[in-house]
Amino acid sequence: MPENISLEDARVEAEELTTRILEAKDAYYGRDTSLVDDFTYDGWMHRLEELERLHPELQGQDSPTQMVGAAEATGLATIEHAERMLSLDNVFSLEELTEWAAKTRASAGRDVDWLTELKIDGLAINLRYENGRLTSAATRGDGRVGEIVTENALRLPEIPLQLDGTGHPPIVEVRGEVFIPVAAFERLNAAQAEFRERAYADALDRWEKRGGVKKPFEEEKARSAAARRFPSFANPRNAASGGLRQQIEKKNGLELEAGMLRIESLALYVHGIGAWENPPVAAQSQVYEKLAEWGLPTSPHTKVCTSIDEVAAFVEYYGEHRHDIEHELDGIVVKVDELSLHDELGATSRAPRWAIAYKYPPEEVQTKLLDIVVSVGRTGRATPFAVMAPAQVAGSVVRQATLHNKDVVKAKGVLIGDTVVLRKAGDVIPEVLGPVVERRDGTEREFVMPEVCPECGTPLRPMKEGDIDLRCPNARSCPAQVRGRVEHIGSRGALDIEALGEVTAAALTQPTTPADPPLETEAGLFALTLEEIVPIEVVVRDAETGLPKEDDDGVVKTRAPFRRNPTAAEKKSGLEGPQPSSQALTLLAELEKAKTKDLWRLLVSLNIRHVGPVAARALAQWFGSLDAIRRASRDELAAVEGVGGIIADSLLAWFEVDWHQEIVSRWEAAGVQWATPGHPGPGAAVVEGGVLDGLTVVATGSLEGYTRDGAQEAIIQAGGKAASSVSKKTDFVAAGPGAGSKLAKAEELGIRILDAAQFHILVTEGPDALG
Ligand SMILES: NC(=O)c1ccc[n+]([C@@H]2O[C@H](COP(=O)([O-])OP(=O)(O)OC[C@H]3O[C@@H](n4cnc5c(N)ncnc54)[C@H](O)[C@@H]3O)[C@@H](O)[C@H]2O)c1
Repeated sequence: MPENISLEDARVEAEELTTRILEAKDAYYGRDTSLVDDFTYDGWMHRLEELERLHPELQGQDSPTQMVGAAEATGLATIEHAERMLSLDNVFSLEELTEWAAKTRASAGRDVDWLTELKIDGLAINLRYENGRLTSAATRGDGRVGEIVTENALRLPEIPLQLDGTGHPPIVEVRGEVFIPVAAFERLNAAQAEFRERAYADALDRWEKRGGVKKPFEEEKARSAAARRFPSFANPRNAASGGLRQQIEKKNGLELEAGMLRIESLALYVHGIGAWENPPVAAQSQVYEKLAEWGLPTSPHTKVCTSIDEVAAFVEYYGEHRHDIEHELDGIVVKVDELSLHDELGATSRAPRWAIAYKYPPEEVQTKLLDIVVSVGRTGRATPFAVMAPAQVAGSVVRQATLHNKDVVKAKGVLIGDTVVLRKAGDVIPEVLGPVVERRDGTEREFVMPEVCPECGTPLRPMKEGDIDLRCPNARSCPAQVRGRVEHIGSRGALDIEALGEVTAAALTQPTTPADPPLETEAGLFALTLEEIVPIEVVVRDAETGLPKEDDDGVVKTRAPFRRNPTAAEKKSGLEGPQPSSQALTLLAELEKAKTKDLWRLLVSLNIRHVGPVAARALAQWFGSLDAIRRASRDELAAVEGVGGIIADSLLAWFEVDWHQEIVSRWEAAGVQWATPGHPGPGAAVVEGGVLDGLTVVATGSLEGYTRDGAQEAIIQAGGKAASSVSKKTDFVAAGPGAGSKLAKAEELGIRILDAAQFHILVTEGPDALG
C-alpha cells in the first residue's frame, strides 16, 4: 500500500535518519565499531530510500543513499581509484530477489546467466597492478578515494607483489574482500586474552620493582588497563577492518606483537575488477579463472546459474550451511555473468545495476542489558545470566543468555545498563559478545556476584577447591535445585512426562499458595494427591519480560493451574466448590504411568551426576534392578561397557546420602518399579547378538517414522552403537531433512548414507538386507 506521508513529515523523518546513519557510518568505517547492528542500519537505509522515493526532492547529492562508505580521514594517506568502487543494493527476501532478476533480465533484453557468490563479511580492498606488479593496495573509502594500506597488504601471503604468468595488462585493478576466517578469529581472541594477561603481569612486575605495595584496587586498575589495551574483538569484520588499517610502524612492544598477529589472521578472496581495458574474457566467472591463473585467491563457493530457481536454491543451501563455511557471510551476491551487460546496465551513484546482495536474517543484534541475575540450577551451580530487552535474532526472540560465571562477566566487560552485542547463530545458544562502549552514558553499573544463594540464602561455595564457579551446597532443599530436579524428572531423556515441564515443576515446588509446597523434595512426587495440588496458586508472569503481572490495583495476579470452577451441569447435580482441572488429572495419570517405565528412565530421573541415558541404559541392561546396582562394588560398576570409573564413583557417592535413599524408598512405597520384570540378573546384556552387533550408526535430521530418541533407541535395541558424531569409525549415517554438518562429514568420509526407509530396514533386518 503506497504510504501517504506529507513532505514536511517526511523531511523531519529523513533528517533524523540521516543523522543516525552518518553517526553509525563514522564509527563503522572510521573506528571499526558498530553503534547499531547491521540489520537496524540496513532498516534505516531502506526507510530513507523509501522516503526519497515518495518525495524525490528530499534526495540531495549528499544523502547517504547516494554515497558509498565514508570518506572520513583517519590519518592514513589516500589514493584515488582508477575506477569507482561501488557498494551493492540489498534485498531481504527471495521475492524481492526474483523481482530484481526479472527487471534486470528485461533491461538486458535477453536471457541472462547469473553468477552467485557468498557475500564475505569483511572489508573491500583495491589492488592496483601495473604490468603485473602491485603498485598500491587501498580500502574502498568513499568509492573514489581510499586509504593506502599497501604495506600491511603485502604482509598477507596471499597478496602477490608480482603476478604469475606473462602478458599482464598495463593497468588492472583487482577488487576483493579482506576477512578473518572463523577459526583464525577464535585464535586471535585467545591470543588477545594472553596479551591481556602478559600486560597485566608486566604492570605488576613494574609495580614490584618500584617497591610499591600492591593493593587490591591497584591490581584491579592494572587489569582494566590491560583489558583496554587488548580487548576481545566483537566480530571478525570489525577486527579485519582495524587490522588492515592499523599503523603498524607506530607500534612497539606487546602492541606490535599483537598488531602483527592481527595482520597474520587476515585472508583475501578477490571478487571483481576495475580499470581493465578490453579484458580477454567475456564473463565475470572467466575473470576469476584468469585472476586465479595470476596467483590471486578466488573463492571456491561460486556458481554460474542459468535460472532464478537455481539462484534461489543456492541462497537456500547457504542459508542452511552458512556455518560450515570458513568465513562469516551475511548474504549472497548475485551478479550478471556476462561482462558486456555490465556496461549496458551501468550503475547508480552508489551501486551497480548488474549485481545485488541478498541478505540473510541477522545473527547479531544490539540490545539493552537490563540486569544480570544469578540463577541456581538443579546441580546447585550459581550462574549469572543476562536479562535483556527482547531482541529478534536469527529468527527467534531472545531475552536471556548465560554469562557462565563472574570471571566471564568481567572478561566480556559488560555493565548493567550497557547496550550489548548479542549473537545467535542458527540453533546455537544466544551469546552476549560484549558491550558497545561508545553507547555508555555513565548510568551503567558493575555486576557484583552475590555471596549467598539467591533462592535459599545459603552461603555459596566454590564447586571444587580453587574453582571460579560457585554452587549452593543446600542440595536437598534449596527450592531452585528441587525445582530443577523435578523438571529433569519429567524431561524427555528421563521419565518423559509431558505434563511435568518447567512451569509445573515450579508450581509444585514454589507456589504462592499453600505456604508449604506439596513437594519439599522430589521424594514426594509419586505420592502426590489431588487434595495436595488443587489448592496450588502461582504468580502470573509477563511472557515478554518474565516479571509478575499486576492488576489495576497493583496486586500481583495469580493463577490456579490445577483447579476449575464446576460447570453449570455439575452444579445442578450437586457438585460444589473448585474441581480438579484437566491438567491436574493428566499430571497424576502420567505420574501413575511413569511408575512402571523402563528402569533406565527411572535411573536417569534420579539426577545422579553423569548418569544420563547412555550410562543408565548400560546399567539397566546389565544389572536389571536398582538393588543390584546398589549392591555392586566399584569395580563391578566400572567394568560395565559405557559406565567406567567416574560414573561408578558418582553412583557410590549418591547412594551414601540419606535423603537420596529416602527418594528411592518413598518412590517405591508409592509404586515405582525398581526392577525390569523378567530380567535374569546381573550380567545379562539383553540385546547381545542383535542385527547391528558391532556396528556404529549416526542418526541425524528428522527421519520419518522416528523421533530423535526413537531412532537412537532403535539402533541400541538392534544391538548397535548410537553415536552422536560422525567419524571414520561410523558405519552408517541415517540422514533426514534438516541434517547439517554430520551429513556433510559423512559425504566427506565416504560413509554410506541412508534415508528413513533404508534406516528402517537396517534396524529391523540388519545391513545385509540393504543390498
Ligand atoms: N552496523 C553499523 O553501524 C553499520 C554502519 C555502516 C555500514 N554497516 C554495514 O555495511 C553495509 C554497507 O556497507 P557496504 O556499502 O560495504 O555494502 P555491503 O557490505 O552491503 O555490500 C557491498 C560490499 O560487499 C562486499 N562483498 C563481499 N563479498 C562480495 C562478493 N562476493 N562480490 C562482491 N562484493 C562483495 C564488497 O566489499 C562490497 O563493497 C550495511 O548494509 C551494513 O550491513 C553497518
